[in-house]
Amino acid sequence: MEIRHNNDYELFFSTVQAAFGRYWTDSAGSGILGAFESERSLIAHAADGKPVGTTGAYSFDLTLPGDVLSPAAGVTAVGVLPTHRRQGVLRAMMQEHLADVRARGEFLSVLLCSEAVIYRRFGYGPATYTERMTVERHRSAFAAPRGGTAVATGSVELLRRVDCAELLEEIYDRYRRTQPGALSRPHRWWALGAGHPPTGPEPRYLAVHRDAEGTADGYASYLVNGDTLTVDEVIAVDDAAFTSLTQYLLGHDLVKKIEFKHLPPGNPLRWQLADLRAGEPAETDWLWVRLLDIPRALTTRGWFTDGSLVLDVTDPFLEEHGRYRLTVRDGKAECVRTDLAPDLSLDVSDLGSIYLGGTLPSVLIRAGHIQAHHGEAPGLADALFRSDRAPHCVHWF
Ligand SMILES: CC(=O)SCCNC(=O)CCNC(=O)[C@H](O)C(C)(C)COP(=O)(O)OP(=O)(O)OC[C@H]1O[C@@H](n2cnc3c(N)ncnc32)[C@H](O)[C@@H]1OP(=O)(O)O
Repeated sequence: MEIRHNNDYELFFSTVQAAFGRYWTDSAGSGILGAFESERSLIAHAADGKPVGTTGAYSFDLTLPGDVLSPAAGVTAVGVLPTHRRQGVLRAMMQEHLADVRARGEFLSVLLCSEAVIYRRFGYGPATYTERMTVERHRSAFAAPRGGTAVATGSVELLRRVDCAELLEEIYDRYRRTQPGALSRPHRWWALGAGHPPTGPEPRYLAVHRDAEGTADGYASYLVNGDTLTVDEVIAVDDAAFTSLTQYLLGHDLVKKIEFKHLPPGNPLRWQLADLRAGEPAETDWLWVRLLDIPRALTTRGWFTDGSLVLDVTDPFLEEHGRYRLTVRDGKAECVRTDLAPDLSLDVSDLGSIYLGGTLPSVLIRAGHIQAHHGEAPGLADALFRSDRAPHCVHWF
């Protein structure tokens, strides 16, 4: 088998289509496939030269805790022909992909999993989570606020997707710069209609929120189908915009249910409803993170608690091992190799899971994945790795 960098668009897509057993139409192809970066894509060829597997990657920026933006390779279009599975084709492509990310000077690879059992062996761990919540319209009344910041203010304007692409792009960009776990949406995604709505070309209504000064600071993308109003995403730069938009959506007439496909963990909506059980959130994993340079990764993100931990990290896929002393002072981290006794021993995939602050180290300790070497380590790790807000990613790729 041979893995080659690919610039044959047709070959790549006919192979990945066959791996998924689908024929994508041209209109779907013009979207996500148009945003494709051929220089980051790989095709695996069998000994007879025929293509049998594909892997692509998009160049995104990922927002890390502390409003830090870092390049991240977004792995996509992974497929191996059904005739060639379980023979190590994906393993070989992942080795090539990770080497390529390092060669570009990047230290993060991220992906969305088709199946949660595939990618941990390659060093990826689930790092952001998202909530789906369906609220029955007749139980959607808001409770009277008892104080706080999340009061609906400003105004909501109703637009069609086709009429406000630039405005959405601006709002999304402002939002993602301070939302840990968010990925950039390159301009060409919006221009080409790539991905899922609202970047994708499917018709949608957009409720755009403006603050009291008239500055656009949030939007919700939605469509009514039968008796259900389905919300693709609510993008809001603050709680006031979030509250205004969710109130708008929950007040829609002639629907029985409002289905939110992507709410951030820790969002206030459930608490804002008079009936706490009107919508019960279901959480799922979303973005998986793979670290390729641990000292760089740890010194690049922002930190919120002073402290020090010795981490003993194993990376079976890349056959690497390192012990690092992480010291945080005043929001900045130092991370150096050490021979000191470790506080925690962990796999690189578990470090990926806790990296953005969305997974508590103590939960992975209790699950038997991370080993704590003394009783204070779980609490110390939870305090150190937390983020200023829960990481969340809504981007599909
Ligand atoms: C980011 C994305 O694009 S997600 C989309 C992933 N693609 C799909 O789901 C499309 C359909 N599936 C496929 O094309 C293939 O089954 C792939 C790409 C998931 C796996 O490709 P393969 O070449 O069969 O994987 P490979 O032989 O390299 O397997 C490596 C290891 O992963 C395991 N593995 C691979 N796929 C699966 C799976 N679906 N379930 C459980 N284990 C799996 C293998 O058993 C092997 O384990 P080992 O290291 O213990 O021996």
